Amino acid sequence: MKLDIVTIFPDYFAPLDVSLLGKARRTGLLDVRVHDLREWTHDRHRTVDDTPYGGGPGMVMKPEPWGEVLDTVAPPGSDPAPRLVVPTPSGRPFTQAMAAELAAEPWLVFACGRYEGIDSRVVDEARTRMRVDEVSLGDFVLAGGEVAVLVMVEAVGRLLPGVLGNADSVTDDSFAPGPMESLLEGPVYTKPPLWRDRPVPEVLLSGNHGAIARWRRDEALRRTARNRPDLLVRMDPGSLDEHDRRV
Ligand SMILES: NC(=S)c1ccno1
Repeated sequence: MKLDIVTIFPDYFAPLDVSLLGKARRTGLLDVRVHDLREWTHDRHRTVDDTPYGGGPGMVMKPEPWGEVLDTVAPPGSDPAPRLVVPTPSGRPFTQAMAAELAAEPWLVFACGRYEGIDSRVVDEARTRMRVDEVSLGDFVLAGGEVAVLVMVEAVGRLLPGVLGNADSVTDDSFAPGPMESLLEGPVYTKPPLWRDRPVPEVLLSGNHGAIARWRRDEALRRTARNRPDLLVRMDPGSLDEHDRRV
């Protein structure tokens, strides 16, 4: 997968050289290129923002540098065209399902807005030649899109075949497509079997895989009911068996 990231703070993406994503880059699973938007400015001050039309606080990112960097990074007529992802509080919710969808794309371009955002004509113009997703990580506001892009790149990158040591790790994730789609993962344990007088649940030491799977689903249902009852409301009733309903 090819990833292009456009930002005025390229150093934010140093973390993409470490851990799983760093290895994915080194092994060629992930081709990440970070572009400094200011390289597409033409004035002495390398200006990327200006005051908002209609008044109001803060500054808006100018369309010209964005138009030029997107023309360079994703030239008109590119086939396939990339998918442009723009993190913004006013976007569609970013979910595990969207991460899986993006992980199937050959080429993603991430646009990191700053200040009050990017002149809206940039997205409008980009839509004429590529799919554009304005995406929100949650109902909060960051100083810019860089941290959100780091989160999305990790969520997408870990789903790429070969990135995680054990491909099965993703199937049991909270929100993973399938039985976990509307469930939170339950508690996990490792050695020692007793720690500060706290034992590991007996069933996990039993070797009874059926009972272990049942216990894990029960705990997932309990945690979901406690922390995210809204997910249970959305669940397909047909996906709950008689035992589930009694948990
Ligand atoms: N909530 C998101 S994704 C965001 C981007 C910039 N500020 O907040």
